[in-house]
Amino acid sequence: MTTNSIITNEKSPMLGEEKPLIFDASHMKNESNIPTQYIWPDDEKPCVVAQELHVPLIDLRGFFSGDPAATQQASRLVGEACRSHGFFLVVNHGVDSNLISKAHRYMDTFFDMPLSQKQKAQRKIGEHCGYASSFTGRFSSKLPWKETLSLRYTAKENSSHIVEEYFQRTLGESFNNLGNVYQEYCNSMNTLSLRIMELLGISLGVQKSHFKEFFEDNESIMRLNYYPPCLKPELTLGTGPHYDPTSLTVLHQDCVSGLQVFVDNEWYSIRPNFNAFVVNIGDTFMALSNGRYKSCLHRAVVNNTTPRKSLAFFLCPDKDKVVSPPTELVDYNNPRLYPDFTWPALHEFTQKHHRAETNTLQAFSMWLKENNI
Ligand SMILES: C=C1C[C@]23C[C@H]1CC[C@H]2[C@]1(C)CCC[C@@](C)(C(=O)O)[C@H]1[C@@H]3C(=O)O
Ligand SMILES: O=C(O)CCC(=O)C(=O)O
Ligand SMILES: [Fe+2]
Repeated sequence: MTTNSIITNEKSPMLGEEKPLIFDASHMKNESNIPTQYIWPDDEKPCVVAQELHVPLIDLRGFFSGDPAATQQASRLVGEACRSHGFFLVVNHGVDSNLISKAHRYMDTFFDMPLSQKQKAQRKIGEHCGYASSFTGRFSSKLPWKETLSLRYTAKENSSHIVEEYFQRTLGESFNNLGNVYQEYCNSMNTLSLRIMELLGISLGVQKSHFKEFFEDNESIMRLNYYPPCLKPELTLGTGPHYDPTSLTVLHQDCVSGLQVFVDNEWYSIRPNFNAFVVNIGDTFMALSNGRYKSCLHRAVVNNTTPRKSLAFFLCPDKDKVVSPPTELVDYNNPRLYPDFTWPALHEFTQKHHRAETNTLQAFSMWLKENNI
């Protein structure tokens, strides 16, 4: 278990630092002297340019219109991808391209603001949402070269304005337009994720509605990732190697490459495609599929010229839902691989006891056993 670089004492200053480390992108992008906390160990340093991973491009149009042959084809491709590395692309996904463009434009509006203004939405230690510049208060080494704004989303009817309210509450009424766009974007991500859950159900040979119903009242996380340029991109990482602990990630990357996936012992890049979403299986769905579908190690690299943006929607089950595979996926030849758990327990584990680069699901299962949970 990798705990050494997590700052666990909430009041502790940056370890080994005299003055607090601040990641202000407007300065850091011109800095050729990279602070040591951002320099990753040699065996984790990136190859900034990597070979391309050819992931299936799934056209959702036929599935959406109920065409049985197109549905079969889509579910076969999804199944193949999820059994090997868990990454695939979707096109004709039904999300308005103007909405996607606006979501990217408003990221520039937010991240181009002075640090002091972004800090009005500062993510507090122990909280999951808000603005974080490089996690300087959370980790002491291997810091990521990025800023993030994380938002809570829930599909529950009584919280249908949760994102809009967050923007209004933390940044004021002049940010209502951002709130509206990200609320609408999350609603679209929710709809798309639930349709993909149907496809995953079909591809696994369980009832089409099984996973869709499981995630109907999801409590998910929307994350805006902003990676400023770095004059020494070969020394650092935008997002370190990790498995998404969540269930399904629906990611939109702008036209700047950076996403890399670890397959067959090598890092491959996923070429940006503005018309597509990159979808990947997270640890929680790996457990729900009883290990049939893979959650795969991935990371994001940075470059020395162009800022990069990505929008990640992390689908998560409602807090009380027990993560347990459907009976169709468990039998004599396929015994249970992971114990029952709830998403908040796994989430807490990733925040308090574990840094994401090692196999989270295995470490979490062992931790549950060791602690008799
Ligand atoms: C539940 C979450 C925790 C992280 C954001 C979402 C899903 C993925 C997690 C993360 C991206 C994995 C890599 C490390 C991390 C710290 C990051 O770089 O952002 C993770 C997120 C987090 O803990 O905030
Ligand atoms: O920015 C990217 O392309 C990937 C980010 C990511 O993997 C994450 O936020 O979990
Ligand atoms: Fe990720």
